[in-house]
Amino acid sequence: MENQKCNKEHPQVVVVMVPLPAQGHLNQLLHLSHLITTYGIPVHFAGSSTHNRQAKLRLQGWDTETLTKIHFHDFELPPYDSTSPKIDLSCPFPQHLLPLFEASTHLRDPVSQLLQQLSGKFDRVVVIHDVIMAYVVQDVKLLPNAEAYTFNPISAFTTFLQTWETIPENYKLHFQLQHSTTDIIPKDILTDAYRCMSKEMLEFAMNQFKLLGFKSGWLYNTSRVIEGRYLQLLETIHSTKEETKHFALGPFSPVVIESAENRHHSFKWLDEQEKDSVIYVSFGSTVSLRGDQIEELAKGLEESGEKFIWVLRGADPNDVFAQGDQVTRPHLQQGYEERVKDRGIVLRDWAPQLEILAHPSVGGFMSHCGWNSCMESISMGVPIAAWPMHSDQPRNAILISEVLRIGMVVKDWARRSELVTSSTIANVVKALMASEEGKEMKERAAKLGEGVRESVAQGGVASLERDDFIAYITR
Ligand SMILES: O=c1ccn([C@@H]2O[C@H](COP(=O)(O)OP(=O)(O)O[C@H]3O[C@H](CO)[C@@H](O)[C@H](O)[C@H]3O)[C@@H](O)[C@H]2O)c(=O)[nH]1
Repeated sequence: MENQKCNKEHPQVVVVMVPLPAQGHLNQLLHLSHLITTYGIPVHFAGSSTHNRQAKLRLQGWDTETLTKIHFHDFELPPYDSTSPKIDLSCPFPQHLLPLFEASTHLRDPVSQLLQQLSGKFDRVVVIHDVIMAYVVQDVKLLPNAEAYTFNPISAFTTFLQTWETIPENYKLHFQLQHSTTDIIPKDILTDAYRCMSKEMLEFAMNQFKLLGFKSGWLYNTSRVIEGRYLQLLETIHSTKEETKHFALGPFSPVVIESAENRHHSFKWLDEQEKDSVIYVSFGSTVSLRGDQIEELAKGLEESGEKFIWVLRGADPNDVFAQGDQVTRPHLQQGYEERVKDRGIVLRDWAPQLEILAHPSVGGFMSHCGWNSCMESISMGVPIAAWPMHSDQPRNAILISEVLRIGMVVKDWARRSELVTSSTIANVVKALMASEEGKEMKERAAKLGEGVRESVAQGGVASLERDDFIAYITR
């Protein structure tokens, strides 16, 4: 149903989404598109044809009214190097995606043309672009009735730490005294968290950051219920530089709508398990584990004696549909799945993660701490066994384990080049699922999840902030 806040007297506004073509980023803007259409505002989703195709697959089950309001623009990318994901234990950064990201900069011309067309038809064109797609949307600056909002796909906590690193020491001290931040900045902020990117990838990202400065505002897929303090700090830091609005609109997809006829086969098994008895294990879409690490994980899950549901897939290639679905699906030792079948199941295709996390039998999540996974787990009140792999994940793991205290660490970032043994894995799983400490984490996670779900219900803080954002862009 259309949100009543968008009234007829408002100027005619259109939103143009410019996502980064990678699962963890694109999916978020797809959900944000859905959210914005509920206010009656049309959304144009501008992306590569291949990745839009991937996005459309995720729309199955969405209501038809939403679908008619999202207009997909499928632009062709020039050919780019489709290397396979590499497996690297100490630095599993998805380096293979760089050629795709570079190719995406060619979207600038078609996106500019689209903006120009829409600028002639609507009173205002509102562009929402991924933080590392800044180059593509530069021509917004040429249009009198267009404005751009930068979408930050990671946590406010990690973004704040990134910003904090760039601040001169003397100002840091001043800031800490003024804003009493000494107790909320972790002692070890993992300054090397992003170091495992290649020079080229780092350069690509930095070049995009240099092109920001649209000044309209920042959008976050987070909630003030989870990271209000860090959002506030970001607002304070930015306000000393420029007038920029910050909107925390997330979580974009915390409510699960299960369609009975399309239920995934794993739910039959989950339905038979006791409440909170299953740990869900998945490492997102960008990481391939090495064979020996997969073996240790398999043994560890078995040794833990706990129930589990494990998504065992390699990283997404940089072009999922170029030559068929080429995600690797590693094999396990013969007989393993049969041996554990009463206690665990292994999935090799795309799993309905949010729905799995929402299932009452799921009481824990072993995760790489990609921001989507963190948000989904928090929204569903599920505590996390944090096994960060790259980029923002090590810092998200600190947020989960030290700040929110709703999880424990499987693998410390400082020991990232070491293989994690089966006994370490078994111990963490047992601790999360069956210890007093794990129980306390579960209680905190459940309470936080409840708060987050309340925040998106009518009148909740997130819901009001969404209304504010819509009111602002339709001002
Ligand atoms: O079988 C699967 C696997 C994944 N997912 C979904 O895919 C998304 C995965 O996102 P995320 O947990 O953030 O992991 P990545 O795919 O690794 O995300 C990349 O993008 C994120 C947002 O920028 C960053 O936080 C991560 O570090 C980066 O690796 C989530 O919504 C999952 O629910 C499924 O639904 N089924």
